[in-house]
Amino acid sequence: MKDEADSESRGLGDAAQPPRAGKAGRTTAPEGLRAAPLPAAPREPMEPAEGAEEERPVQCPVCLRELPGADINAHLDRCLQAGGAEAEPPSKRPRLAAAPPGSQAEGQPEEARPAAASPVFSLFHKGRGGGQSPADAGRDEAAAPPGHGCAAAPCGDSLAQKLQGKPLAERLRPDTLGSYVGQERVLGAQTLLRSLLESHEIPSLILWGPPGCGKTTLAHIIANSSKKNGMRFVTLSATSAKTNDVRDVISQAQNEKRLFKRKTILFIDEIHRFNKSQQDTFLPHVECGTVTLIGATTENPSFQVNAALLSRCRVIVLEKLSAEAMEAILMRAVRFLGLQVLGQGDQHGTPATGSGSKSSELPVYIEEKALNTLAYLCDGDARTGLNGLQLAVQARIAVGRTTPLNTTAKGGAADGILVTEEHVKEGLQRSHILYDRAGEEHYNCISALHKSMRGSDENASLYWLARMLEGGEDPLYVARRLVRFASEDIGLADPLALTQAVAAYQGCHFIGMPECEVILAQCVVYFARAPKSIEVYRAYGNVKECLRMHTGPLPPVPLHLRNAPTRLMKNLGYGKGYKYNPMYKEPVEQDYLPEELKGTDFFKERET
Ligand SMILES: Nc1ncnc2c1ncn2[C@@H]1O[C@H](COP(=O)(O)OP(=O)(O)OP(=O)(O)O)[C@@H](O)[C@H]1O
Repeated sequence: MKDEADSESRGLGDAAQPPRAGKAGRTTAPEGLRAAPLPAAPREPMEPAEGAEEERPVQCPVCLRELPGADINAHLDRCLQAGGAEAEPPSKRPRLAAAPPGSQAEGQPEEARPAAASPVFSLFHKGRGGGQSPADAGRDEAAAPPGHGCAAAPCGDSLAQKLQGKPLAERLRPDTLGSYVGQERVLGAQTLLRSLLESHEIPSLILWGPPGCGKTTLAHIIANSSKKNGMRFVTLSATSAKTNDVRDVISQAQNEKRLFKRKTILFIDEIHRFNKSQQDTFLPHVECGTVTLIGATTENPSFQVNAALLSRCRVIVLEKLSAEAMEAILMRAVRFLGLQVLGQGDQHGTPATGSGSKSSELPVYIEEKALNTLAYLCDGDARTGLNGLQLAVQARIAVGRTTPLNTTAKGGAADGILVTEEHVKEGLQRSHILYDRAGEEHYNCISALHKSMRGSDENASLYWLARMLEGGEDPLYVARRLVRFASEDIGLADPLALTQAVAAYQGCHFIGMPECEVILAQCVVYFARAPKSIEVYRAYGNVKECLRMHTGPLPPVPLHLRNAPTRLMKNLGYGKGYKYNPMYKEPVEQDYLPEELKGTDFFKERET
């Protein structure tokens, strides 16, 4: 899950730190403040080794202490973070969080650690099924040609190498707006957001959209371009960051702004996971421009983001990627992997696309139909689509079964590995139970769950619940249905059911998947076992029907039921004759329905 992937991420990523020197692991101070010996003019080949320079004492331009050249940059970072009052020895104060005990980084000098346990994340380690070491990520990032997307595997690598390690979706994350597919409505040529991004005027933004539609990717692109323009880009994940982490980031941003006039962009993934008071922490700083906030959320920000914060941000609504956009993303992956596409017409014939992998490997073909199906089934979630493709290809290579193919274009028969529609469906099922979250399957499964609970079949209820959750359904969608069920089907037979459902909804909201699955399971079983009553549901339906069938003007509210706050209203007879029930010992004879509906019983079953 994403939470776990995130918690594996390193601390201050490239994006979060001041620019780095060429040497891995050493942080450097911003240009204006770096001490003289380090950014020296390009060195002649015969110049003394770098270490000699690093021995020389250098004065810290912030606190004016003298330190060995080798320590100055690490010291300067700490000094800035401490608001110019850095007084502790370097080893005592971690940047934001210490490496976990026993981790590889423990015992290394602070500035050389990847800070794996820090809750401040690099953008580049996100994603389900991540599993890549922070150190690797740093290398990949450095090695990647901008906008290319083949971050960890140069295109000359074999197919097996390209499929190893980092998930395909991560490798192919676009770096530039040019390679960002779809989302024309908000990022098309003439849109405001595009012109703002192109002119590097980044407003505070909330990116709202379904999983895998490109929220993090857009933030990644903004990070790239803002770093080139001298801005800082810091990433926090709301799933693990604490209020103190936010405060650290803010204080660093204040120092950067005060000392270097350098702007900070703060990206908060899953911002809806921050509670209101955490969101309040950065409100004043967004307002006064210390930080530009970019939040990403899959939840409706009107409910999940502090209203005051929301009013200071532009909400960008990203949509599910269309099947065409998905096809474009998949084709990019196909080219990257060097697969060859078999067109519809030439079943086992002309390869339509693909540059081919290393010549020693068997060529891998994929049916065009398989790509179309994948583009459709991943339901606008590019991560799911790319993971599905990766798994299907990996599985075929692992099986190693070759298919004789008529390579008619080359005028002969050859062997190759063929990935078919069935294989990609299988690939999808492994990573993501085949479940169309937008289409019929979504409605079929929720209907089956509803009916199973109504029929008090606890086994079937749990089964349909799991089908949906394992298939990637939004737990809050299921929770909303449970709230409905509590009133519609259980009603007054067990009024506590509604409390259970609302509590389940809130529980899911607080902790998210996968932990919230048990909350839903508990509620579903409670509902399957609960007594059922549709009395209120039906009676209310009867009232609605009565209103719908009424012809002519609706009857007026009887005068005795009206409130009479003014003398004029009293004079008009409002409230006249009303019997205030608590004043009577016996039940009161009084009409509450309009005259023409007198005696109507909505609770009596109606013929429809
Ligand atoms: N618009 C896009 N153009 C090209 N590739 C995309 C696009 N959107 C997503 N992708 C691909 O899908 C992967 C996942 O996308 P991303 O992490 O941006 O999704 P997200 O909206 O942040 O999802 P989540 O809410 O689940 O975090 C990316 O690594 C990238 O390879």
